[in-house]
Amino acid sequence: MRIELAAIGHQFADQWLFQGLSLTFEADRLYALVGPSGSGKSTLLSIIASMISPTEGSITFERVDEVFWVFQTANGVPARSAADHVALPLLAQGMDRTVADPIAHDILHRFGLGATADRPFKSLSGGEAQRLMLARAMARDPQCLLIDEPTAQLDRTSAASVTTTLINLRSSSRITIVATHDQSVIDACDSVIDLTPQT
Ligand SMILES: Nc1ncnc2c1ncn2[C@@H]1O[C@H](COP(=O)(O)OP(=O)(O)OP(=O)(O)O)[C@@H](O)[C@H]1O
Repeated sequence: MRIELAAIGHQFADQWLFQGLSLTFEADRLYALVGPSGSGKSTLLSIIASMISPTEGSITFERVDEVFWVFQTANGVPARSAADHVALPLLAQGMDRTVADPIAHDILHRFGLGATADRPFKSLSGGEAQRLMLARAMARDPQCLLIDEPTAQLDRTSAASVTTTLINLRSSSRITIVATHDQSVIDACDSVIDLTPQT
């Protein structure tokens, strides 16, 4: 399982964000994508997610069928329970509710969210809500997980809990890429990709 970027470059209008980016992403590794605001972290995630095509260069997916994106803001359905949020991707795949619910509860426990299972999304703290988004991603068990600034909206304690959760996402069958400004998240990653423009 591997994603290869070959001489990727991207520009908006006549402004190049980055050029000549050649990178290999492999399973079982956490990658931090860093660089100042506006350096193109989200744009590069969008290219890897095939949401936009790079202006130049190519991207190759080797045994990667599903790329899943966890956004910076935790979006949920206010009145639906935490367990429902994790079960939904399973139900959408056609799984029976009696099978999906125990799996959802198991995932919540693994993410330290067991006590929140029956609580409505609107009652969760910012850190719990962000961890729930990561737990929901796990229900899909994607081969590539893109996470955009998961701790940006959080206080230090909540951010630390999300960072711990991120470490648990490492899997031999997954590539995980996190765009972040948070040094504790960067420290938890195996590799750092720096998009800081060269002068
Ligand atoms: N669709 C678009 N059209 C024009 N310019 C864009 C578009 N999307 C992004 N940009 C610009 O490209 C630059 C890089 O944006 P991007 O969101 O990738 O940066 P980032 O490193 O993720 O920033 P941040 O850390 O603030 O989230 C910014 O200057 C942004 O305004």
